Amino acid sequence: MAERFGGYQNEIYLHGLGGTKPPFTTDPVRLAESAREVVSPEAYDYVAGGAGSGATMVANRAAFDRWKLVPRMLTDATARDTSATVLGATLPAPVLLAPVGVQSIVHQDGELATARAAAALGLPMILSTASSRTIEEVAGASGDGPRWFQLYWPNDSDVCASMLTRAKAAGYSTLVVTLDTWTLAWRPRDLDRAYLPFLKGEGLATPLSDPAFRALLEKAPEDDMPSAILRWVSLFTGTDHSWEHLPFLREHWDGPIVLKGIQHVDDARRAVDAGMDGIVVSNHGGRQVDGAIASLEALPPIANAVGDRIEVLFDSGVRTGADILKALALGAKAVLIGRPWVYGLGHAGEDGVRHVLRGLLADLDISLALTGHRSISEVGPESLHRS
Ligand SMILES: Cc1cc2nc3c(=O)[nH]c(=O)nc-3n(C[C@H](O)[C@H](O)[C@H](O)COP(=O)(O)O)c2cc1C
Ligand SMILES: CC(C)CC(=O)C(=O)O
Repeated sequence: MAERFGGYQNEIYLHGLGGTKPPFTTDPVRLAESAREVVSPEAYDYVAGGAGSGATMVANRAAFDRWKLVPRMLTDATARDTSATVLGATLPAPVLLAPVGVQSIVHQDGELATARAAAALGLPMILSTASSRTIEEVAGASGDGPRWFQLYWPNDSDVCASMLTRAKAAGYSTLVVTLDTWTLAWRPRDLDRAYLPFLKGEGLATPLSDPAFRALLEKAPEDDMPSAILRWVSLFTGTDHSWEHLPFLREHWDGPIVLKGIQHVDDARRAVDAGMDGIVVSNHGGRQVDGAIASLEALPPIANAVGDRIEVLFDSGVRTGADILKALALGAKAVLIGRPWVYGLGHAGEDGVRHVLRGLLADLDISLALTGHRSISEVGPESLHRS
């Protein structure tokens, strides 16, 4: 059950009476700009940037603006339930932390800070393969918190199986397989700076500590880091997987499997046919295909086509409580949040991630109430108007 009227809002308003002063902006629009002042220019551009002209990033936001919420009155929404069941687990809200690699570029504590903040709120953190701390270190930081593992599916079955075994042993419950980044997009902001975080060794903690990966190297990474980095980059970019290869993952993972990066209805159907447990309708926050369909535009036809046969998650462009309600109304079971909490991490580490996420959860709770809903399950197509 949610705190009455957005607990974090109360804490902030009651600052003068012993509450909380927000450590930085609560405004989702100003958040990105404020982060520019606290992280390095190349890290900022890497996080904030998108593919090509940035058209898909813009389209992601414009799609949210085309849908409006239609509030209902006198519904007695004083007591609300923001909880949601996702792949069999009950979450305090239909919100997960999207997989984000190389977090040490914005804060030295990187994924450890994020894991602690997510665990404190009971929200699942999806750990990226390209994390700057190992699978095991992050599991330690997240304690009893829910944790999922995101796979960049390497072109080597031993390395892949080894990483899945490690993730399972470290208590990650759900596997998210990202399909849309089998090679890196044309990203002008990073190209202009000739900046690729891996080449500084960032984001390689998990592969560099992996016995199967190390067995492929002539010299240990400690003795020849450039060769190890190049070997990893060659394994996880330019991969040639197809739908026929999914059974390999099923053989090596006994929990739920979710495919991330689905944008076409037929791919969603194929995921159902392949026996997958979930999909994330996502265009990677506009970071991969410039000119790709806005993620929110892709959602309704996919949700209609697959119905209840697979769990539909959503990301790309979610910034506010209202955005979450819109995605749920259009068929998503839950949303993944990317850049906003990364900016929070850059500002203030664990506290910064918590600040951003608590703000989002309070905004969701208040938006749910003011639109006349008492629970997440009441949000549906009738809550929306397309303008
Ligand atoms: C800096 C950064 C790094 C990312 N790294 C990964 C990653 O390692 N694996 C992955 O599947 N997605 C990655 N993503 C994509 C996110 O998981 C998510 O799809 C996207 O950020 C959602 O859009 P939003 O930022 O507009 O919320 C990354 C996104 C950003 C901004
Ligand atoms: C390729 C990555 C390691 C990170 C990523 O997915 C991204 O930068 O969008």
